[in-house]
Amino acid sequence: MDSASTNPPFHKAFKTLMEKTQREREGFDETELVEIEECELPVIDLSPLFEENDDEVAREECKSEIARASKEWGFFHVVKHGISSEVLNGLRIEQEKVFKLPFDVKKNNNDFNFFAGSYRWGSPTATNIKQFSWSEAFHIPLADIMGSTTSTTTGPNNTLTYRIEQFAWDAYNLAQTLADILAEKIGEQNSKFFRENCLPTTCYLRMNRYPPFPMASPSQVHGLIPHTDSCFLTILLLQDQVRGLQLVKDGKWIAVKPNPHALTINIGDLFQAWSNGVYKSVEHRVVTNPEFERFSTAYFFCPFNETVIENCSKQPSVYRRFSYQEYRQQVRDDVQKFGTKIGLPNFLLHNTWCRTSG
Ligand SMILES: C=C1C[C@]23C[C@@]1(O)CC[C@H]2[C@@]12CC[C@H](O)[C@@](C)(C(=O)O1)[C@H]2[C@@H]3C(=O)O
Ligand SMILES: O=C(O)CCC(=O)C(=O)O
Ligand SMILES: [Fe+2]
Repeated sequence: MDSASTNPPFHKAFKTLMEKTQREREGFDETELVEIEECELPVIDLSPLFEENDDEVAREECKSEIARASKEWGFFHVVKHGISSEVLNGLRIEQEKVFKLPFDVKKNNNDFNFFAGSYRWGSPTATNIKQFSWSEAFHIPLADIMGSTTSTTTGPNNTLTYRIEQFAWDAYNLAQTLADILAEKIGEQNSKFFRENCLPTTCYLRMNRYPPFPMASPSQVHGLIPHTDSCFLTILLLQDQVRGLQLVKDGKWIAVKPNPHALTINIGDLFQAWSNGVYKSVEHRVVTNPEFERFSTAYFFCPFNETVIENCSKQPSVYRRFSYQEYRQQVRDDVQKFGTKIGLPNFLLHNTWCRTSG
């Protein structure tokens, strides 16, 4: 049984979907039982970017490593990234506290006005077990909180809003730095695109909690179903060492080895489109753990809804131009219709992609 107060009614939803899945003979795919290899992501030390010295060689090497990892992996770890452990731990503590609130409070969230409508759990649109996520999340538009707490000297600094805002300023600066480097490395020198289109208020923060999955075959049940992120890039904060994140590399799922000193960076759909496919928005997922609860925080670096995303290179375009608003609407429509996101393949100019699963 779910502990009535905190956990959403996962078991009930899971049982209903399992029954439906079995009826439709779309159950677990036996081929998914293969052992998944664990790998270390490329680790990039960002200190040359922030140090006030003339080591131009180290700075250029660091920038090249960022671009290389974004092309070859779409994912990498960064260390010496400039975000203090006080900021990271402060957020973690407050995040845990809010997830411990009773389910009804989280669901109705009348107590926190910036939370209104941001709470999700499971997958309301799932039609089979493969589309079900054994997790809960707050998906928060930062427009609702940036400037609301840290700019005032009054009020306690141990609130979740304060901690989110503090982290979000630092994450924003890091994301801008990385985006400018990635732009420069594909020939967009001194591009103002990201400064003009992505503001601290256009970004989103998602706090995830994955309760243990206390049944057989946890690896076949997703904590978060396979997806790519609908943003330019994501900064992932994985503070506990509970494994679970997996990504596709060279056509195979691999498990990411946790790195306690690192932030995880991944390229999102918008960067893949803007770079005309040079930087890779890679499919990733979270698998459940039978014993341990897991938390993560994702900072999504996003533009205005009106921002138009188009190929910045001189090469023939792979995707048609689209506004961010249009992209988000398409994701919402697809989730509604198919129970899962399709994403960039919908925007291919020469549509050779076809739906094989769902
Ligand atoms: C059911 C879903 C919601 C989601 C798209 C998905 O098919 C699977 C993952 C979800 C996710 C996670 C990252 C981002 O928060 C998000 C916007 C995305 O692109 O994939 C969300 C989607 C969502 O909440 O609409
Ligand atoms: O929890 C994780 O490791 C990944 C979370 C994630 O992919 C997301 O929130 O988009
Ligand atoms: Fe993600």
